[in-house]
Amino acid sequence: MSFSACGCETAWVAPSIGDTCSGSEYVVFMSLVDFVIRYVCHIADPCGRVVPKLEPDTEYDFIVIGAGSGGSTAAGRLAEISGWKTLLLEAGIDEPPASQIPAVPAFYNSIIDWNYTTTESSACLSNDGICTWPRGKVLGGTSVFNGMMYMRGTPADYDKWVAAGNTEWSYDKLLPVFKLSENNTQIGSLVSEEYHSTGGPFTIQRFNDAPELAYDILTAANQTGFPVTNDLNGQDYVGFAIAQTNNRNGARLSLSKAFVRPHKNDPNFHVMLNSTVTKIIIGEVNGTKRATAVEFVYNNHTYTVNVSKEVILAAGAINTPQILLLSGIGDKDVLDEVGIEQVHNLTAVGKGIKNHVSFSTVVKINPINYVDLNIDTLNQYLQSENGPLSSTGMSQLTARIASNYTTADDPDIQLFFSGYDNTCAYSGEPESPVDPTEPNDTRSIGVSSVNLHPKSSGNITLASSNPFDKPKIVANYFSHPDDIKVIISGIRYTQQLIQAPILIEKYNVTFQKYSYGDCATQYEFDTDEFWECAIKYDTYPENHQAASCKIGLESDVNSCVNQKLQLHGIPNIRITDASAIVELTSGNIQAVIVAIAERAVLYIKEQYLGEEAF
Ligand SMILES: Cc1cc2nc3c(=O)[nH]c(=O)nc-3n(C[C@H](O)[C@H](O)[C@H](O)COP(=O)(O)OP(=O)(O)OC[C@H]3O[C@@H](n4cnc5c(N)ncnc54)[C@H](O)[C@@H]3O)c2cc1C
Repeated sequence: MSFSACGCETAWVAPSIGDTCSGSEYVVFMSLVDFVIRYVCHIADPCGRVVPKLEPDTEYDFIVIGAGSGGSTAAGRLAEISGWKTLLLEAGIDEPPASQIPAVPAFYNSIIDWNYTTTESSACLSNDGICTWPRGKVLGGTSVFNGMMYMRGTPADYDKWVAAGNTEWSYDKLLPVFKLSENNTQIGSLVSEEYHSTGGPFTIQRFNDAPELAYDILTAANQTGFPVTNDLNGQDYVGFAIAQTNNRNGARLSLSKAFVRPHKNDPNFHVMLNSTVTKIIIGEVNGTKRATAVEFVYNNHTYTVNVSKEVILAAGAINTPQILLLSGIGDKDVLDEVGIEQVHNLTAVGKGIKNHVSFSTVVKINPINYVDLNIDTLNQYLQSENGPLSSTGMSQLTARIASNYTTADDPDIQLFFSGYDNTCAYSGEPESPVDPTEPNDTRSIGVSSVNLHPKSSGNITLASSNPFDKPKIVANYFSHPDDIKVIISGIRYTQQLIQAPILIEKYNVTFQKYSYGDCATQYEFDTDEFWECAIKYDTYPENHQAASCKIGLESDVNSCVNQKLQLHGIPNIRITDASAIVELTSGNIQAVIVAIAERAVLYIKEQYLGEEAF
């Protein structure tokens, strides 16, 4: 079969869903899903994809390291200036076609995941203290398998950034930057133009489908005294909501699809895949340190490519500090431990990394637990971009609320829901139970309580000087005692929510009791002590790792980059990923990363073209 119906003849190399659904499940039905979706032009987009270069040129104006959420955004914006020659380097391969279907099981633990884990800790005890941190190793980065929820944070979040000295990063100054990327299709119906805009590359809207239960939980929230809102990024940013997400034509809209693919034919924009950056080379020009070249490995060959203007470092909150340390930029003690000579002293590199952490309680509801991915829903999706495959099920529902430990305008809890999301289907038959050995099992819905403002922080260092060794990740979860209290408040809110008449009468909802290792033998069920034990046992790290090389004043030893995102002391390296986040915002963070990358390129245009950055 060729792709001529889509307007091109060439296919591309991208992993199949066999990398995530293994064994008999893949062979029987999921292979059909994977095969079919490869030839659906507007979903798999075979002809719109970039054709990677196989050999770099000797010099570029800009080299962007990492094609994830932040890197793709920055690279796409730089490519808009046709006089600039830009190289985008990505360690992974192209996006799998099947990951375009919002409901398809994520590609964690596959060849497009860096598969990071933390060092042993006093959290994640059900897994011997080791927490799992999935990170995308693919064109599009983590945006290729994330939940797509579009959340910007609250004004109070950015007040904290300003309080740390970053006066350019107030909510008011960021709002136009958020709007710059956006193409919101629901202005006037669900959201207002005061907060949203059209015309940007990043399509934001609700999914085409949501389970009835999601709407019933909004009613339940109302019945139990919680606010409900249409727009968590608008005036009423506290409450329960069906979130807007980055999706287009019923398919995932990764950041590479949004920002990089439109430039696939630009002669001055080069993309190289399977290209792992090992080092940034630093020189000195007129007494100022400068990045002069980038070293990377492609196809077992080491390339050193010169850069005349800037290196944009966007390898994510873990790999960005890793690359800086490999380049000799960091704390001398940290570098000495692995025998790397210090080139530039910047003690904050890798220090202070934060992540949202949650704990999931489970409720049972009465409908049977069928696999939603089947031949009927596949047909529905292919014909109308609708139905259960066009969304993430209950995961598109969320709540942002305040515990008693904060003020009403600075909410510190997010609730996430799971259920009606898809597992790998073993047969494709409609009404196949998820577990064939338990055909009458009913549905479980997870409700995760997230502490949005963790006080604990960890660090990233090197395990060795070998760039292909995984960095050492210390998460330090719950090292501050306040962090668990907020999660327990979220559990109490969940218990309040499920008292709603609609959930009892329509779904016969019941709260599930588990023992969580030996917590049930040590503590009385449902006491705060019990939950503290359970949270440490079944810790769920969210995937919002950030602040490992953050924005701050040059005088702030805990910061790496200035307000224009330039590395302290080496201004032609800018960071445009989650590392630069000053303090975790209240919600998922991808929208914030996109705004950081947009902002970096505005500053670049200001510096080199004299355009005013707003
Ligand atoms: C399961 C999951 C669900 C999530 N859900 C949501 C959600 O619903 N909403 C939301 O807002 N956020 C969500 N997130 C978080 C969000 O996806 C991430 O915060 C965001 O994508 C990180 O962007 P980044 O640019 O910092 O890094 P990444 O997107 O991870 O990009 C880094 C890129 O750099 C590349 N790279 C790394 N090292 C090198 C090297 N040495 N050489 C070359 N390339 C390299 C990587 O391969 C990767 O492509 C989720 C994350 C996960 C894992």
